[in-house]
Amino acid sequence: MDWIKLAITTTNEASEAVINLLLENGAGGVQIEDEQDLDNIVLATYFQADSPLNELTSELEQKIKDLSRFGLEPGQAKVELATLDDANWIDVWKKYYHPVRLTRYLTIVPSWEGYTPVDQDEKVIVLDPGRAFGTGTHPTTRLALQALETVIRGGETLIDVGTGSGVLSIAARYLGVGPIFAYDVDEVAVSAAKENFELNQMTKDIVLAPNDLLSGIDQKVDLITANILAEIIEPLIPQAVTCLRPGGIFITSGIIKDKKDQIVTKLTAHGFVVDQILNMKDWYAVISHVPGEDED
Ligand SMILES: C[S@@+](CC[C@H](N)C(=O)[O-])C[C@H]1O[C@@H](n2cnc3c(N)ncnc32)[C@H](O)[C@@H]1O
Repeated sequence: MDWIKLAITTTNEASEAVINLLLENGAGGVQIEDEQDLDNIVLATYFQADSPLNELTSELEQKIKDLSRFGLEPGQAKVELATLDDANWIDVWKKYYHPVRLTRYLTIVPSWEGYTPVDQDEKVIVLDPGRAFGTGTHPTTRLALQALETVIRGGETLIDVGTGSGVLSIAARYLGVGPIFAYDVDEVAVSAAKENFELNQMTKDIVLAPNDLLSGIDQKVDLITANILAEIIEPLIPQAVTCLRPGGIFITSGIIKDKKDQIVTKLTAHGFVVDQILNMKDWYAVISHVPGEDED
């Protein structure tokens, strides 16, 4: 099958929202192709050659420009078509996506590549993101993985909101987390996560289901992760309080610089204690917790 490449120029700030838009509109995976500066990021993605590309290109340009209504600066919002002779998606994807050692313990390996761990403590996450977000290399995912590595002691229960490719749940399990509940509003993400749980032989004690944030969820856990845009984290905060045990930890990532203070204020207003703020480029993650029963 032939694929057509689209090159999208936007800003670092809007990049995560643009990636989500592309995936929602049928893109077969997205990667950052060029990062000249924070205002000029080029994302590359691929659509099947029989997609209605002229309509799609102008529709995408409009949707990217409309991100300004959500407080995100879209920059040039330019969508360009590039012909990709006889290339197919897997070959293109392979060119960009290789094993990457993300943290002290976590390495991500595309499912089509072989890899031998160099360290005996290294945990190898085998991943085929398919059309879901979460190759592990986006700063928001990296920050969430770093936060997981910081807080996990072993045996915790976890809810992963917006699981995408399932990368955070898989990492958490490798780091010793017990029962996991992974949710995503997007069915494409749910099926990608299912495949990735199987690839990592992690089907036991993992509940995976489509769900909008934590609506209708009444279990109480030790740990919640959510790597979603700040606009979506805001309504999640009051829900997260009710799903965490006393002392439970909430890891939120996907927060662009301008929204960090807003999220910290909302977390505090809902009774969370902010423990740590992590930063990479323009992105922030916040580790907070619900006070324990014997905490002052
Ligand atoms: C930035 S991706 C994160 C994927 C993965 N957890 C990671 O860290 O790489 C955000 C994910 O949240 C999902 N999402 C967006 N809105 C949601 C909602 N209201 N409820 C549940 N999931 C949602 C998207 O479908 C997407 O898979």
